[in-house]
Formats: sequence, C-alpha cells, structure tokens
Amino acid sequence: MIRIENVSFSRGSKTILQDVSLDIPKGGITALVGANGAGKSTLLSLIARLQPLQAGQITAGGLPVHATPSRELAKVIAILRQEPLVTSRLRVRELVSFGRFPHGRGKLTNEDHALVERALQQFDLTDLADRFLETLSGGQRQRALVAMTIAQDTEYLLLDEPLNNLDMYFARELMRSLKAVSKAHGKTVVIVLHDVNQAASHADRIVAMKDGRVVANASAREILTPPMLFDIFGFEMEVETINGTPVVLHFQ
Ligand SMILES: Nc1ncnc2c1ncn2[C@@H]1O[C@H](COP(=O)(O)OP(=O)(O)OP(=O)(O)O)[C@@H](O)[C@H]1O
Repeated sequence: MIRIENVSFSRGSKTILQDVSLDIPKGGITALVGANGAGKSTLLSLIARLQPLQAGQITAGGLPVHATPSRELAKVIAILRQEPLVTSRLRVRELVSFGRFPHGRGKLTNEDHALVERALQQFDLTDLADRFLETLSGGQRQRALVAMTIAQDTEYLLLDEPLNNLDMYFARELMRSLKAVSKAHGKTVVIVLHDVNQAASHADRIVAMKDGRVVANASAREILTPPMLFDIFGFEMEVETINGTPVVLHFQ
C-alpha cells in the first residue's frame, strides 16, 4: 500500500498540494484524474521522491520513501514522468536495459537480459530494438519508455500520462498489459490518465484531484456521474452505461 499522510507542497507563494491524505491499496490499477494543474504529477513525483517532501509523510509498502536511499527505492518504485529527458543517441534495447540498472549496478545478468527481452516483446518493440530513439515515432518512443519502466520490475509502478502519443490500439494494449502485470505479479499501478473512459474501462479505482486536493476516491461507477464530473472538471458531461461500464460523453 502507498500511504500519503497530510502532504502539502508549495512553490513560492503558490500552494500546489493542500493536506493530501490518501491510501492507495496494494495491487490493481489506481487512476489519478483531474484537470490540468490539479497537482497529479506533483503528487506522483513526491511518491517517487523526485522532489523533497515539504510536509507530511509518504510510505510505500511501509518504506518511508523520503528516508530511503535512491538505489533501494528504485528497486521498489519505478516512475515514468510526463516528458522524460532521454538522449536520442540511444538504441531502444539500451533504453529498456536502463530499467535493470538499479538491480545490478549496470552489469546485466541473464535474468536482466531476459526481463529486457520480455518487456521489448510485450510492447511490440522487438523489431525496433536496434533503432536509435531519434528515429522512432512519438508513440514508438513512448512505448520504449514504458517498456523501460516495466523492465525495472518494481512492486510499485507510477506512470504519468503514459497514453500520450499512443494510437487507440497501443493505448488499449498498454492498459491491458498493465492489468495483466498487476494481476500476475500483484503489482500496484498508479497512472495519471486524462481519458476518463480509459480509467473507467481499466482502473480498479479512481482518485480525482482538484486544486491540489483529493476530491474523490472511489470506483468508476461512483465517480463518473454528471454531478461529480462537473465538480472535478467544471463542465457538463453526459454519462451512458455500456456493459456495466460508465462511458463519458464529453465532445459536445
Ligand atoms: N516547476 C514548477 N514551477 C512552478 N510551478 C509548477 C512547477 N511544476 C508544477 N507547477 C504548478 O503546480 C501546479 C500543479 O501542477 P501539476 O503538474 O502537478 O498538475 P497536473 O495535475 O499534473 O497537471 P497536467 O494535467 O496539466 O499535467 C500547476 O499550477 C503548475 O503550474
């Protein structure tokens, strides 16, 4: 479980997170949703200790993340940021291998190589494995980054808008792969999604944020209702239910 207790965060005079307390249960997929600037990425980056905690406490599986050495933390939590800086003069297989570095200090074992190949296969990257990142399309590069994160084989997987740039097929495949990985290995996936319908179809629970606070934490059926959506996003949407799953209509 990830336990977030009374976390506040500000930059200068601007409050970005206000007294956030949230338990994310072990296993399954938790989707973080909310308008631009709601604080989703900031919360994710604090869980992965990419920035110092200013107030409150965060633990992952009982481990206090802000007091755990980076190398140890990297074996427990993997994060894919929204716009990671990676050099383009890197081949896909090299990038995915980076996911194994926290485990072997750069020296890859046979098991590491096998995990890299599995991640390449899982994201349909085998044919692209020897290509430089700069020669890939945006979606192919995004898949390589997700594969690197999965190859880290951590108990907690944090993904910030990983569906960016993915076409419908690969967006669905990624969500299905995350579900499969979570189910087969008991991994806990926390994923920032802008498409609430992806959240409804694939997430086990949804956490909605607004203005630096958590405003809802429940199942898709409870959160994806017109009044709740209005409260979270500030405009009216219709919701239909298809095969038991809410589908949000937000185009008109
Ligand atoms: N480095 C920074 N310097 C100043 N303000 C920042 C910085 N990073 C984030 N913020 C501000 O913090 C607030 C929350 O940003 P954050 O990226 O966490 O939101 P978000 O919910 O992930 O948004 P989005 O959906 O647009 O990615 C925003 O108002 C943003 O402008």
